This record gives sequence, structure tokens and C-alpha cells, in this order.
Amino acid sequence: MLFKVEMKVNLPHDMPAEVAAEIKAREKAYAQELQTQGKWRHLWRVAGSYANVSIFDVADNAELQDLISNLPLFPYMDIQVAPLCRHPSSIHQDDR
Ligand SMILES: O=C(O)CC1=CCC(=O)O1
Repeated sequence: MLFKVEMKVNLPHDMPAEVAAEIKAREKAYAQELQTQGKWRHLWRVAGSYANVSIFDVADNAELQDLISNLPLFPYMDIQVAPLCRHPSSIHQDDR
């Protein structure tokens, strides 16, 4: 199942820089592992914002919840999720 996930990061302004850097490093490693597994299909920066738009390919809602809630930045993000299905005009056969 495909999901669009929009994440907006809101780190506290008083968070020490080294703490923020450590969380971001863990976030990057986790995100890259999920991309390698094919579960995090797309990861795009929203230009001009500390936010991203992502496409996840997971078995079900429960797996998405599990993956997202384990993001190191999860406590500091506003997250919006939308389920996707194939557009009838899409030429991409791998879209489901
Ligand atoms: O910087 C972001 O948009 C938050 C984030 C998600 C995956 C990652 O590496 O950073």
C-alpha cells in the first residue's frame, strides 16, 4: 500500500545543537535504511521549509504507524498521511 506522508519538523529553539545533530544523524540512518528496504520510496524536501513529502510503500496501516512512530524526529514533527491508489492515466505499471 502506498501512502503520501508529509512531515514538518519543529525542533525546540532551546534544544542544544549537539542534541539536534545526534537526532538528525539517527533520523538519516533510519530513513536511508528504510529507503534501501524499498519501504520509503520517495523523500523530497519542501523548498523553503523544514519539511518533507514522502511516499511509503508498506503492507498496511499498522506497518506505516510502526515505521513513522519509530522516527527519531517523531516527537518533534507534525505528520499528515494520505492513502494513495493508482491513477487511471498513469503510464507507470509499478504504481499500485
Ligand atoms: O529533514 C526532514 O525532513 C526530516 C527527515 C526525514 C528523514 C530524514 O532523514 O530527515
